[in-house]
Amino acid sequence: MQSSKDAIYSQPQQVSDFRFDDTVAEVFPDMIQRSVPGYNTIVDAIGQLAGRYATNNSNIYDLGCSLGAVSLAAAKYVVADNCSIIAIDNSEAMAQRCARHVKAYKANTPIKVICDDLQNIDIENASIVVMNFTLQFIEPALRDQIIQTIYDGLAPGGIFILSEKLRHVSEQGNELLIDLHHEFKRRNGYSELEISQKRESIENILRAETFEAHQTRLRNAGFDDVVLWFQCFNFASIVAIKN
Ligand SMILES: C[S@@+](CC[C@H](N)C(=O)[O-])C[C@H]1O[C@@H](n2cnc3c(N)ncnc32)[C@H](O)[C@@H]1O
Ligand SMILES: O=C(O)C(=O)C[C@]1(C(=O)O)C=C[C@@H](O)C=C1
Repeated sequence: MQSSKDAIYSQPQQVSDFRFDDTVAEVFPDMIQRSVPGYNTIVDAIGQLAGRYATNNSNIYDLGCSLGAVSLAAAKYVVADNCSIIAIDNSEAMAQRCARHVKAYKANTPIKVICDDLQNIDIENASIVVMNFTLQFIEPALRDQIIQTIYDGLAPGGIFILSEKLRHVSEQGNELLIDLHHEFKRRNGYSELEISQKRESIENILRAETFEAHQTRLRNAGFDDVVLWFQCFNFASIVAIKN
């Protein structure tokens, strides 16, 4: 995906809360690749998991799809017959661009893009549900219900892939992971000002939880297995399996 360079926080400014608006959507591929360690690896591996777990005549949900990277990766790898990929985002700026990307891509598995809050979507007959760095932006009080709805909508043998920025349980460990992440951003060309202003803008918007909190919620919803399959610094991806 072509992308303009992210310079949103390069000048001193009155920092406001982070939003997935037009300005962010325009630079999103550059922003996420320079901000999330392992982003490309995660997206490609989600595509592979989709290839492995998609069953004939089932649905695959990409909740908080942004520009559609996960949906396109799934479409690339799925070989099962008669599957549908449903990509949802409540940001118009993201959903419109996503629809354009999807249209330009010739896939055997169709991708339907919906601009709506993911809580309004019925999850049904699903073999795979993905939230790739989306749950972290949702009000913590709403998270249990969302995960329960996903579990209930998955067919037996289905999987839920959850990628999140994590908070480490201990203060010391947490600070270490944050430091390593900031160093990753510096090496990707972000200045101290960009790093600190972005941090301020996501402070009240991205509420990270510990791996243990995610594991407990997934178990409580009914998932039989919770597998941490990727972690780099404070960014992780989990596969939860429904037997
Ligand atoms: C970090 S981005 C996700 C990146 C994307 N999954 C990828 O792999 O490239 C988070 C996305 O979640 C969307 N989002 C946040 N809350 C949402 C909600 N309640 N319903 C639908 N989408 C939501 C945002 O608009 C944003 O596009
Ligand atoms: O930039 C950061 O520090 C982040 O936490 C990364 C993160 C994310 O995890 O989603 C935050 C907001 C943007 O969507 C891109 C990346």
